[in-house]
Formats: sequence, structure tokens, C-alpha cells
Amino acid sequence: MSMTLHDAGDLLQLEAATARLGDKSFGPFDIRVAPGERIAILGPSGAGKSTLLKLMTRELDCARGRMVLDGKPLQQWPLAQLSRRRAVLPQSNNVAFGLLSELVIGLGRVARTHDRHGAEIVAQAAQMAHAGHLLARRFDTLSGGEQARVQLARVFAQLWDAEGGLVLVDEPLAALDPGLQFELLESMDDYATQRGHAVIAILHDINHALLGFDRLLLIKDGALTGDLRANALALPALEALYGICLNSATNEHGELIVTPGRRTPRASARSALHA
Ligand SMILES: Nc1ncnc2c1ncn2[C@@H]1O[C@H](COP(=O)(O)OP(=O)(O)OP(=O)(O)O)[C@@H](O)[C@H]1O
Repeated sequence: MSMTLHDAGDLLQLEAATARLGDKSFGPFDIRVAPGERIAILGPSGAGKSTLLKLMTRELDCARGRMVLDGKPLQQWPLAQLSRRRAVLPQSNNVAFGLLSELVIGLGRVARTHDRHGAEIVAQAAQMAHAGHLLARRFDTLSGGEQARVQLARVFAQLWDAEGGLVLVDEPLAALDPGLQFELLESMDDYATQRGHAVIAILHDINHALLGFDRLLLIKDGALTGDLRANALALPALEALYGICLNSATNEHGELIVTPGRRTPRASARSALHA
């Protein structure tokens, strides 16, 4: 009897995927990603979020288990083909000294041999990432937030003319001011929705996760501790994940907004002095 190793509907499937870094083990992760899904990965610092993302991007090998992208084991994808199907924004990018932003964004297109519309796509991707005015600037002279926008434009350019792809991003909004964070959250959403791309993003901001994503993967101590819809029912699990309180409200657009707070009042040094 032949066994199906993946669900035909899945874009990405992790089957007991386990990573090892030094003496630490991460996983086993059992995760299925459907085409077009928007997934946020949340968890405390050092929990293993980037490690999980690196497994999904093939930057790290599975010590055990396996990963399947669109029906084919991830390891078997030829690199050029893979880069036309999935794009990755790592947590930090080291770009060769002196490259123009336009060229950095164009790096997203290198797997295409006859890229007739490449220049046009680079310009459009830059616009979408609010980096259109940075194209002629040297990347290494840009601020952290400007560099983040150029890198996001590179990711946009990579899968600009693809459909049903996978976008994996590690803290894409961390270096941006609050206004730009909302703008780029919207850009990522528009970009992915127009093309049917799934998005998996590591985030530290719970509000961004609730606002722009359908599903939350909660990571703690190297393991998946929750796989939930991104709605009010997820709040107790989020409180437990970070050891905090979340006060919630609904804004005038009907969106759920949370305010993180401490679980217990702060025992301040001042009150201890007067005790
Ligand atoms: N190459 C490595 N060798 C050994 N340990 C590592 C290695 N890379 C990461 N780690 C450790 O593995 C743990 C998980 O790291 P990871 O980067 O996945 O965390 P994270 O959840 O993304 O954290 P943050 O939110 O701070 O970015 C951390 O304790 C980290 O120090």
C-alpha cells in the first residue's frame, strides 16, 4: 500500500521536525501551513522562534523528522527553483559594502535568467515597501529602519510575479516607527493576498500579530506550546506564554487591541525604603 507523506492541500508541512544547536534540541515540530495562510510566530526571547524559521527556510537541517514543501521534501528542492517559490527575510542582513539599495533589492531576482521586467519589479517592490526614495542610496549609509524597508522590498521583488509562494520573515517591523509598522503590515498583507502567498512572520508585538495574521504559533523553551486562531480566545495562552497580563479592548474599527502589563505590582525600591 502506498502512503501519502503529505496532505495535497498543504504548502508546507513539518513532520516531527527537530533541530539541534549545540546541546539544545528544538521541536519536534508538527506544523501544516495552507496556501495563503498568515501565521505569526510568538514567544519569549531565546525560545527558539528563529530556529524554527531557519528549519522552515532550510538554513538549518532537520536532525530528525522531515519537511515537505508543496509535496516535495524541502531538501530535494533545487536552490534556484526554491528561491522562486519562497522568500526569506532573516533577522540580520550583512550586505557587501557600498551596494546601492536598487542592487540589494535586485538580489531578490538573481534566480531568474531572463528577467525582462526585473528593473520595473524592483521599482514597484520598493514603492510597496516604502523604499522608493532609497533606490539610489548606498545601503550601508541607510538608517536601521530604511535598511529594513529595502530588505523587505528585496523579499517582495523575489516573489513579485509568483503565485502561491511562501514568505518567511524574522521580525520585519522591529526597526520601524509605529506609523511605518502599520503601513508595512498592510503592505505585507496586500502583497501576499494579491498573489496567494502564505506569510510566516516572527513578531514581538502581540497587537501586530492579532491585527495582521490569522494564526499564532506559540514557542516556548524550544517547543510549540500553542497553535491558535489570532483572536480574543488566544489571550490567556499569550498571557501564559510571556507571564504577563493583557487588558483588551476593541477599537472603532472593530479590531482587538491589547495592552500588556505586569502580573503583580512592582515592588519598588522607594516603597521598600519607607516600609
Ligand atoms: N548556533 C547556535 N549554537 C548554540 N545555541 C544557539 C545557536 N543559535 C542559537 N542558539 C540558542 O538557541 C536558543 C534559541 O535561539 P533563537 O534565535 O531561535 O531564539 P528566538 O526565540 O528567535 O529569540 P529572540 O526573540 O531573542 O530573537 C537561544 O538560547 C540561543 O542562544
